[in-house]
Amino acid sequence: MKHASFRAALNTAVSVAVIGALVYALLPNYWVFLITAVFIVGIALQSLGLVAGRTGMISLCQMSFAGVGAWVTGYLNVSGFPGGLPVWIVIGGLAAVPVGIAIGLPALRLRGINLAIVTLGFAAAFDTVLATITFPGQTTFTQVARPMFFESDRGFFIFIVLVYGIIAVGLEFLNRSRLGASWLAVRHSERAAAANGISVPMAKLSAFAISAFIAGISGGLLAGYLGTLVSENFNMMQSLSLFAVATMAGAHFTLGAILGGVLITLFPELLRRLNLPQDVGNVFFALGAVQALSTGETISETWARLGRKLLPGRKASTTATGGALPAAELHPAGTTLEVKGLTVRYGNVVALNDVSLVVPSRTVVGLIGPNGAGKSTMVDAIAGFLPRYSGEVTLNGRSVDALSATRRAQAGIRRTWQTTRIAPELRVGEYVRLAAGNISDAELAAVLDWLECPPPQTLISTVDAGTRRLLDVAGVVAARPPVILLDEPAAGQSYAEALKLGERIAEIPEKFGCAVLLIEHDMDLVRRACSSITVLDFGQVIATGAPQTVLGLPIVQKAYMGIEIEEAAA
Ligand SMILES: Nc1ncnc2c1ncn2[C@@H]1O[C@H](COP(=O)(O)OP(=O)(O)OP(=O)(O)O)[C@@H](O)[C@H]1O
Repeated sequence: MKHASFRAALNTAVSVAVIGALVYALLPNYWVFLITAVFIVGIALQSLGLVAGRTGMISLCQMSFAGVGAWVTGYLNVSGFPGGLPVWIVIGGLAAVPVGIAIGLPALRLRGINLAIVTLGFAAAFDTVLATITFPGQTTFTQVARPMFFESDRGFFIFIVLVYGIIAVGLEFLNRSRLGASWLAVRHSERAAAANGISVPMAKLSAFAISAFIAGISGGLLAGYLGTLVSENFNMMQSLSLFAVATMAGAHFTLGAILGGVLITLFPELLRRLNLPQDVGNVFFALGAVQALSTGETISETWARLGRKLLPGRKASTTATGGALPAAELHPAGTTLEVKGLTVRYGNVVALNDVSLVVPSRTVVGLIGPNGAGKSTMVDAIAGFLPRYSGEVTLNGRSVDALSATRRAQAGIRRTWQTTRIAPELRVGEYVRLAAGNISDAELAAVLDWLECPPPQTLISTVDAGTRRLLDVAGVVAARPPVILLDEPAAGQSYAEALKLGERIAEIPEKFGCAVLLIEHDMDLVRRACSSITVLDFGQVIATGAPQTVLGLPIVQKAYMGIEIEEAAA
């Protein structure tokens, strides 16, 4: 995985360097000056790409963060702070961080249009503040000094390309880290992210903080580029067009951010030459954003897709090849998971009524029952996804009732979902690492091999639904927690695949040291994997015991199997 990060970072660095060198070598001063702005806007777009493109949060105040960075840079310039522009922009970026976190706090509770309104409100308030306090040096026409050796317009272009490259490479590493994967996971499903032990608030706040830092740097660079600033450079409309362009171009991709910078910087120039009003630009950006949202594909993603078609890469093998699995985890013996007197109500519906269940260590216990019996509700309650229930859930003898879903996952109660919730932008290896924590390359390959999953570099968007269910299982077993709750893992698998999966699930205690609570409708799989089963009907336990005994009980056949028998007879 580290190799992949380095390769991606190197590709990014080379692409930026080549574009910069071509512009520098081939274009006259006027165009070099104009394209300097492309890269500065590109940095602001990269900041927005992180928070909106990767983490899925709407931020309509990105230019306000840039304004904070620019204001601080201007202040440090006027007060003669040592270090020059390279130091000032970093301090400006840091000054924007607390503002970013403050704006990120509402994002912990708000989503979509509500978050858009909050961030737009902040942008409007910031406009008023900036118009009142003015930029340091604005009234005295004090120019922000450019760095030594980079004073000329062409020299400053090199400085900006360097900063752009450093940020793009840094983001490349960050995006491929566990933090970066957690941003994508949160964007795709906050519940699934929490089930993997990810702190959703931390993921959201870190995205806002880093995004504000980068936006603050872009503001400081703009100060060096223009020399003096006015509040209009950072007004609400600028933030809105930035958002529209980021959505259209795909600002979470390095080249997408440059393309966005080209659109924002050069489009007004084109309109001026065509004698068209400048507002046409915003209409065009808005239409582009609508198009990207309705097709679910940004311009960068379209290019990448077409590129893959035109230049197909080497055909990767379809399954991972790994060595032996490491020894199983030694969890405490005895009862791993115990549920006592669990009752869950949804309004007037009693989904679970005084249900008790025991999962001993290193065993696979089945939880079966007809549709609507309460099985998924049981998993939700155990894993901490229900706001309230009565009864008690203990892990290794300790109550987990007061813990959130994230804390329960971190404590060792891990779950999968009935429908897969893996972020499709991740690669197989990135997802398993996200779910399992820091495992070695050898262990990752061994787990994938054991479940016959695709190799780590495979993009999840390219694998079928059945394989994604296997990846769900791979992620939780690789984490080696004390207990795993598998919610219908065989859904989407063929009969033969389901039987094979049953064998694998039966091996989990021995190979990984985990106990398993398995919810399944496939009775052959249940027989193969489980040492005991509990049957639910209308939210109540109607039988518990060895599979052969329980599945033969008339009460169970009537409640559960009887449906199939009657249907078969009809
Ligand atoms: N969010 C909800 N709001 C209201 N009722 C719900 C909610 N979730 C589940 N229920 C009800 O609770 C009962 C148990 O549902 P649950 O999904 O736990 O059953 P299940 O055994 O998992 O079913 P299936 O096998 O179809 O997944 C059902 O009557 C269902 O309609």
